[in-house]
Amino acid sequence: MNDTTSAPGASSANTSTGPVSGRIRYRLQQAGQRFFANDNIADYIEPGEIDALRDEVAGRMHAVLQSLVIDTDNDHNTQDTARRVAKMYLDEVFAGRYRQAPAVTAFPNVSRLNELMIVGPIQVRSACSHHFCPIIGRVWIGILPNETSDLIGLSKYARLCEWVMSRPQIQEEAVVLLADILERRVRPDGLAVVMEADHFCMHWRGVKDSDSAMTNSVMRGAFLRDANLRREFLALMPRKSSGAV
Ligand SMILES: Nc1nc2c(ncn2[C@@H]2O[C@H](COP(=O)(O)OP(=O)(O)OP(=O)(O)O)[C@@H](O)[C@H]2O)c(=O)[nH]1
Repeated sequence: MNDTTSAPGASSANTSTGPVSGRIRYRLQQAGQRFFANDNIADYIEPGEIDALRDEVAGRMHAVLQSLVIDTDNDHNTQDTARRVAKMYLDEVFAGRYRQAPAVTAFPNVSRLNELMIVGPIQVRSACSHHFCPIIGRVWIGILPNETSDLIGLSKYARLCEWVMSRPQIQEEAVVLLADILERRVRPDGLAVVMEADHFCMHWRGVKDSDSAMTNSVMRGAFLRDANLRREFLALMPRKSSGAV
C-alpha cells in the first residue's frame, strides 16, 4: 500500500499527530474506497495501527461512559469496560472489518463433480448497524459445481461466513455479500444461500417481539433457473433444531 502520510496538501487527518482513525480514513478517501459499517478495510490499515485504533476506541468509549454519568473511577465493574468494549469491537464482533479474508485453499474439480452439495447450518453471529445489537442465527449454503468450479474445504464455508458476518450490517446485505464472495471463490453453476436469524434490536428493546425471526434466501444460476433443484435444496437443508437459533 502507498504511504499517503506525506502527500502534499495533506490535511491534519493524515499527519502522524492526528488520531489513527483519521489516517486510515484519509487513505480510504484518497483511494475512493467505501468504508461503510459492513465493508472490510484491512488493506488500508498498516502494521501496528490496530493496537493504536484499539487505544483510540477505548478512549472514546471512556468518554461515552462519562456522558452516561457512570462513575468509572469508583465502580469496580466498569473500570475496564471502555478497554473491553474496544477489544470486543476490533478483535471479536467486528473483526471482519479489520482483518484480511481467511486463507482459502481451492482444489480443481478433477472429477468434474456436478451434484448438489449443501453445507449448514453454520452458526451466525453478527450485529445490526442501527443499534449494534446482536443478530444470531444460521446459514445454509447450496453449491452446484461444474467442471470449471473450484472445490474449497468444508470448514472454509464457515470461516468465510464468520468473516462476512462479524461486521455491523443488515441481514439482507449480509446474505448477498456472502453469496458474492462464494460466487467469486467457487465459480459454481448454481449457488443458494439461506439465512435465518434473531434480531436482538427487536427482542431486547424497541418492539420487544421475542418470537419473530428473519429469513432471506439468495438463489443464483442453476438455482434460479431450475425449480426442482431449488426444491431439492430446500428439502435437504439440514435443520438440526427448530427456531432461528
Ligand atoms: N431490514 C432490516 N431491518 C433491520 C435489521 N436489523 C435491524 N433492523 C431494523 O431497523 C430499524 C432501525 O431503524 P429505526 O426504525 O430508525 O430505529 P428505531 O426508531 O429505534 O426503531 P424501533 O426498533 O422500532 O424502536 C428497526 O426497525 C430494526 O428492527 C436487518 O437486518 N434488516
